[in-house]
Amino acid sequence: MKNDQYFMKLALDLASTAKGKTNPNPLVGAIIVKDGMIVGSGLHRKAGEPHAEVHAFHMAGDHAKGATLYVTLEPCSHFGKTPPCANLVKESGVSRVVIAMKDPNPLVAGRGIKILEDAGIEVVVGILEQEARRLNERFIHNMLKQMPFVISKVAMTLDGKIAASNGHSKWVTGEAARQKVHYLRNEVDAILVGIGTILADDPMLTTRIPEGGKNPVRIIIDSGLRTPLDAKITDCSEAETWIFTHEGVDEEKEAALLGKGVQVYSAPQGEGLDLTFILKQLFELGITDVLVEGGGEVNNAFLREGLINKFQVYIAPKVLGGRHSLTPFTGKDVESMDEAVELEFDSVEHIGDDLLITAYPKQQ
Ligand SMILES: Nc1c(/N=C/[C@H](O)[C@H](O)[C@H](O)COP(=O)(O)O)[nH]c(=O)[nH]c1=O
Ligand SMILES: Nc1c(N[C@@H]2O[C@H](COP(=O)(O)O)[C@@H](O)[C@H]2O)[nH]c(=O)[nH]c1=O
Ligand SMILES: [Zn+2]
Repeated sequence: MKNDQYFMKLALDLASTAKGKTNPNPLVGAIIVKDGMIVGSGLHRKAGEPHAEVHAFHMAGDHAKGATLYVTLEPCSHFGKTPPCANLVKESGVSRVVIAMKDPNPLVAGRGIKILEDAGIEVVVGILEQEARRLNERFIHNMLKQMPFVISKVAMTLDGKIAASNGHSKWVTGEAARQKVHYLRNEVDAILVGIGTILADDPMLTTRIPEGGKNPVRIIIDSGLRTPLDAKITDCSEAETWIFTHEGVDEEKEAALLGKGVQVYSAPQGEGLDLTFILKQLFELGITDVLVEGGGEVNNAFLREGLINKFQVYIAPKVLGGRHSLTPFTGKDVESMDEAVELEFDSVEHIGDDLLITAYPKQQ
């Protein structure tokens, strides 16, 4: 007899196939099981489309009577773009509902479960909860902090260099690792770099994957509005470019960039531009996650303001050396190892010839 974990894992795998496609909504999978047989399944594919439960019940029809529903997120209880799933579950005739995690959306947050329990349905919560929370780490952060989820991606040699002192960096990591970065770009709403990377690499910051992907919004931190008018990222035919700069910059330059379709936003400036202000503004503009791809100054600014929620560090099997080679987190000097930002390693994976280390800030 297959157990609750077996079917919840299936629901999580279903949900994960829509990664990056449901923003700002979470990833949700639903499986309906009757006498050990799957009679309905579904996932949420895109914000505004039906929820996972709707698809599953549509497929199950009358087989839902007396069945068990496995769903990776508490059925919603509010009228958003779609009617509440909790009512649908109540009317479906299922006798048992197994939920991986409660919905952190204040509009739901336990109300869905209450509707089901008040209808006499047996509800079990917390099956594979950690996996479900990891799958929806971006959504949970959005709901709790009203901020975009920030991923810091670094590609460095074994001895921690991202480029030679003259900025030469092509390439640190190999084809497989670089392609995996493009799949990550395909999943996020925005990619962010500092003006240093624009001046050094003149990157396109678009998603190039064989099956064609979604180009994230390109965010440039450029307090002095130094982005060259002929920089590749000023061509907005394939992707949007939003430059964050400081008030009182060169109006002519700004007008020329606006003329090319670039959007220019201003932000308060302390030592550098106020990144918390920028992230809050990005969240208001609908950005739910941001891939920060460097360089060292911008990475360090995010690090020191405690704004990085996830680290993805690619390590190449090479040693560059060089007293002034560039490193992934620079900024002003530190006096002691005690100033290090502590992390927790989550996973190490081989990606082609490179390693990918995923880490999270240590929970205080
Ligand atoms: N130099 C390397 C990287 N370098 C990343 C740079 O910051 C910049 O994003 C790239 O030059 C992007 O260019 P484009 O957007 O593809 O046109 N990133 C990597 O993962 N590996 C490396 O070896
Ligand atoms: N995607 C999803 C849920 N998403 C929940 O509903 C909210 C979005 O509602 P709406 O705007 O109507 O799509 C979202 O913020 C989250 O709280 N709930 C579910 O029961 N099943 C689903 O598949
Ligand atoms: Zn719903």
